[in-house]
Order: sequence, then C-alpha cells, then structure tokens
Amino acid sequence: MTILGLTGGIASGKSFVAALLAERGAVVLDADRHAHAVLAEPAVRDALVDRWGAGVLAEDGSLRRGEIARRVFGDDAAATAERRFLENLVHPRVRQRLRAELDRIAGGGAAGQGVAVAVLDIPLLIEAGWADECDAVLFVDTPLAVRQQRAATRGWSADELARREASQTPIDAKRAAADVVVPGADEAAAREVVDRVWRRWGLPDAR
Ligand SMILES: CC(C)(COP(=O)(O)OP(=O)(O)OC[C@H]1O[C@@H](n2cnc3c(N)ncnc32)[C@H](O)[C@@H]1O)[C@@H](O)C(=O)NCCC(=O)NCCS
Ligand SMILES: Nc1ncnc2c1ncn2[C@@H]1O[C@H](COP(=O)(O)OP(=O)(O)OP(=O)(O)O)[C@@H](O)[C@H]1O
Repeated sequence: MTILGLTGGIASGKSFVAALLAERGAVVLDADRHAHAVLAEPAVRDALVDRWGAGVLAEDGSLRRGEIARRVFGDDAAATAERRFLENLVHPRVRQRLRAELDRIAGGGAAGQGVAVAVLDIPLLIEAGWADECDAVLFVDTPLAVRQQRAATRGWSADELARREASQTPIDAKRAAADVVVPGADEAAAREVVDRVWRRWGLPDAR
C-alpha cells in the first residue's frame, strides 16, 4: 500500500486534495476527525475539566472546542504549556486510532480489500513524525490571503488563523519537507497535479 501524506497551511485545501485522491480510489485518514472523537472519551474530558474547570463543558456535557482553542493556541509560554498538556492527552490516542485504521486497510479484509493508496490528512504530519512513514508528502500551496478568506467562513479572524499557525511548523519548513507541491487555489491545476502523482506512482485507477 502506498501512503501519501498531506501538509500545508491551515485552510490551504488539504481536505479538498484528499477528496480528489479519494475520487481516484484512495482511502483518507482524517486526524482532526479522530481528535474530535478522542475529546468525547470520558477520561479525556475529565482530565481537561480538572485542568481548566467546568467552563470548558457545554450544557450537554461535551467539550466546548472554542474554549479549549482559546487556551492552547499561540506561541507564548502559557499557550504552549496548555497545548502540550492537551497534546500529551490526545495525541497518543489519535495515534492509536490512526494506526488501527492503517493496519485495517493495509491488511485487506472486508473494509480494506483492494486499498492501494492511503492518504494521511494530519495537520501535524511533520511534527508528529508521520511524514517519515509516507512514500510521498504533498504540500498544498495556497496564498495566505486566500486562506484568511476561507478561515473567515469558519468564523476565524486573521488573528485566530495566525495563532493556530504559530502553533505549527512554519509554512516554509512544511514546503521543504514535501516531495510535491499541489496548487490549492486553482481547482483545475490541483487536479492536474493529482493526476500526475497518480501516474508517476503507477497507482491503480478506481474511476
Ligand atoms: C484545540 C481544539 C479543541 C480546537 O478545536 P476546533 O474545532 O476549533 O479545531 P479543529 O479541531 O477542527 O482543528 C482545526 C485546525 O487547527 C489546527 N490544530 C488543531 N490542533 C492543533 C495543535 N495541537 N497544534 C497546532 N495546530 C492545531 C489544525 O490545523 C487543525 O486542522 C482541537 O483542535 C484539538 O483538540 N486539538 C488537539 C488535538 C490535535 O493536535 N489535533 C490536530 C491533529 S491530531
Ligand atoms: N481549490 C479550491 N478552490 C476553491 N475552494 C477551495 C479549494 N480547496 C479548498 N477550498 C475551500 O477552502 C476551505 C478550506 O479547505 P479545506 O477544508 O480542504 O482545508 P484544510 O487544509 O483541510 O483545512 P485545515 O487546515 O483546517 O484542516 C473549504 O471551505 C474548501 O471548500
């Protein structure tokens, strides 16, 4: 099984490129989705309430992700300490879930039969060491102004985007760690690059 990793700035279009790869038959592993599921685990929820108080809980007992985001993003010492606490709790569990999903699809069986390509859509692909497990890493390249516009549709200000990006490997280092650059603001050009990657790697076409 070929493993492709996605990296890029926030709102660069990683999930969009993942969907293009899925159209061709790839199975996409989505770390943000797993991380959200981990936040619903009682042990995790209780540990976060112990640290930050009941203010992080919504009325239905779930965690208020916006409240957590306010505490953990940024490159100052306080935010970094809170983010490390959160990550120490969440990352091992996300890692376990991703590993189980990869093993399941690599091993064939009902869900995995015929899976030739797995795509890792993991925001911290490089920081968490997943890039080393990829046969190729794709960097989704989208100008900051476009990403800011997209982030605004999620209700994030330019400051919120900057705070989150300050918590990650700098964009230039992400680009330098990649094998392929995919344009993220031009859909037709993105399709062309995905087609080229597919051909270059001799991957079987499911379309
Ligand atoms: C802080 C939380 C609650 C905020 O939730 P929210 O719904 O606002 O954001 P969401 O989870 O959709 O993430 C959106 C983007 O924020 C960035 N981001 C999320 N966590 C981190 C982190 N620990 N470090 C840097 N950037 C991050 C990523 O680019 C991600 O795609 C949530 O992101 C979280 O639990 N993060 C810790 C787990 C984690 O590191 N996830 C990222 C991949 S495993
Ligand atoms: N090539 C494109 N052309 C137009 N809009 C796009 C394109 N790629 C992505 N978008 C839009 O931009 C937004 C962000 O894209 P997407 O969710 O794929 O980014 P992401 O990199 O996965 O984000 P995150 O870093 O938060 O995980 C979405 O609303 C998506 O529809």
